[in-house]
Amino acid sequence: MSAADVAPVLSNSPGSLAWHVWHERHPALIDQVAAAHPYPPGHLAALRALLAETLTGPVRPLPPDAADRATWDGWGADHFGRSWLDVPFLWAESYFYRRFLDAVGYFTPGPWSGLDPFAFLKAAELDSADLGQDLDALDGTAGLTVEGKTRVLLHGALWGNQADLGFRIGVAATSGTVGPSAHLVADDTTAAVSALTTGTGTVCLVADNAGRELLADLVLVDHLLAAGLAERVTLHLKPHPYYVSDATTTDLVACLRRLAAGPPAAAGIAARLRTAAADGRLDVATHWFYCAPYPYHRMPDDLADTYAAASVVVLKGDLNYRRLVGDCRWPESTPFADTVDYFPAPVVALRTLKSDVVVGLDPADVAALDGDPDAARWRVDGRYALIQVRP
Ligand SMILES: O=P(O)(O)OC[C@@]1(O)O[C@H](CO)[C@@H](O)[C@@H]1O
Repeated sequence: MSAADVAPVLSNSPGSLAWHVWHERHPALIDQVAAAHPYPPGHLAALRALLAETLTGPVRPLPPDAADRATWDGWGADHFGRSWLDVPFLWAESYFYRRFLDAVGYFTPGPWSGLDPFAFLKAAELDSADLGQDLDALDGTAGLTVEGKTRVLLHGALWGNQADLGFRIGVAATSGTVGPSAHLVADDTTAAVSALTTGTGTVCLVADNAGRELLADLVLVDHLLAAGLAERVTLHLKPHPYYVSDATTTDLVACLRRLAAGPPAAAGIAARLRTAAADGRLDVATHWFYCAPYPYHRMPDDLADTYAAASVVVLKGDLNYRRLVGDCRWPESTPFADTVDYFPAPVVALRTLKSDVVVGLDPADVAALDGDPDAARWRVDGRYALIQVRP
């Protein structure tokens, strides 16, 4: 069975995560972004119109003067004119963020050009008071073996994915918090550590969120380079703001500044990463496909070639997972390897569970989770996570 044989996730089922995203998360997001910027009436009206369109109107194309209008006309040919809730969730949410940037003039020459509408949320996270304590904990990894430290930092990068800002928007306080009780529903840690410690070639890390998650990713990247576990690391970032907190190059710079501000162990990481960037061992990359509305099955040849040249590709986060296995209604017991047989390199998926798509689980574990009243929202509340590897 391939992803094409399985029904895609749509947004038209009340009570589903996708329904919640359109009816709770996006309205709250638009309120927050509007309140945080001195936008002119046109921007505010465009944001409100976008929200109304997503809830009650048909999907409309980009404005005629958008530079990527022709591209999206092709990508949206099957979806324009239909309800946003009836087209594949993966496509619709990706297009929503493209339209969001259009509404706030991100791509329009003028005073708002290039201003990340989500920057204030990302900055608040990097400024949060308890971040210093998290960075202090880096001292505790100093005495570990290389393999032990790889495990700890791999798990740090995994749980860093809880920090997704979009995920927190529109979630009622009663829905439970993300906490240390979280655990792994699939745990290929040993295979992941083995894949990451070959000592040869390029590790390709496809980042997800800025802020805490990217900090944790950078700590892992530094370890791989400093311990000689990878010759080179390529950090893949989004070409422009996306899904609220997805990391761009601007966010990388902010994270390196935060690390450099200390404590000393963090500052040392920032210094080593700058050196690694300067001598070419740490490379930063991006690709238009990272903001395209498709699963990795449709990745272009040049991106596939980039992955194929890597010793391993680490894909971070929930959205990358949906794109990797296909955003469709897989039976949970579908073998992970079957869903990624097309992927051109060894792949490690690190993801906290924030959407309904999941594969590679033992049916007995699924039944236990489904029957556990404390785990009522295990598929979507970010308290559970997985590490899955296809060597
Ligand atoms: O990829 P990330 O940052 O881990 O999560 C992205 C996310 O917050 O957005 C989607 C719904 O809006 C879900 O896939 C997931 O909950």
